[in-house]
Amino acid sequence: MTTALNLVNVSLEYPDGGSTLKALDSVNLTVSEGEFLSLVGPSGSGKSSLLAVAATLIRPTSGVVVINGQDVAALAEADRTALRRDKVGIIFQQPNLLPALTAVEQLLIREHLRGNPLKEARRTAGELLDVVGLSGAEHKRPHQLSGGQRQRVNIARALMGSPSVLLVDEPTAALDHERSESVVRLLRRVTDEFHTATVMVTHDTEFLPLTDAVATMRDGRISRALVPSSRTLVG
Ligand SMILES: Nc1ncnc2c1ncn2[C@@H]1O[C@H](COP(=O)(O)OP(=O)(O)OP(=O)(O)O)[C@@H](O)[C@H]1O
Repeated sequence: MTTALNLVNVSLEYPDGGSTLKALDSVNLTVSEGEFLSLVGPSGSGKSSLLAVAATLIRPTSGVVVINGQDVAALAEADRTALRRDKVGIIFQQPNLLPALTAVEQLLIREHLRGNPLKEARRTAGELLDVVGLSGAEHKRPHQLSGGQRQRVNIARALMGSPSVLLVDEPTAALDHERSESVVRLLRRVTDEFHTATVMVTHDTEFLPLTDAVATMRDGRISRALVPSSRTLVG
């Protein structure tokens, strides 16, 4: 099983008055292609910080982040941006869709802004909307979609460009139980079909059995890992 995301001894400190606050404390984490890991833990334990470091949005104070075999710190800024764009899909709690754009346009906007030809991207976008169960809704704008459908557009958008790593921050926080379950099931299916290394921060413990492994954070440390399958190495 190929490792897609590897954090080695990663620490992150924020300035805190005259001293520092350790948001991540010597975190080790390995997630393989096709593996779905849940990340749980109390508020302030460092879950979002871990996602931000894994997404290459924040540089750790120390330690190594490897995505798809590439040591992120060794990359020049432009290469790091390209790695994030091409290899990392990020799904936040709120879909952050642009109100004026249709579902398919939400998926195409990045290609459009880059001036890339849209023919191929349009085909991919249509296929991805189909995967997430939105065929027929391609031309609807966010206000014409339900909360669950908007989150599905968000997931499809994150899959544009075939990321190796999918980082998902509380995708069900704004959804009712039924829609939450279907979104987590969709993330399970997407992980299986696209072989992404998926890390999902969640408070919904009832959906943990849909994932391969659970890592628990406390005070910046990954303190415990339940490993229902032998596919995950944490800690
Ligand atoms: N930009 C920042 N500057 C300073 N401290 C921060 C910053 N972001 C987070 N922190 C602190 O780092 C610690 C970890 O925060 P983080 O948001 O990663 O935790 P979390 O587990 O995601 O919490 P939640 O479940 O509430 O989102 C907390 O003590 C938080 O106050």
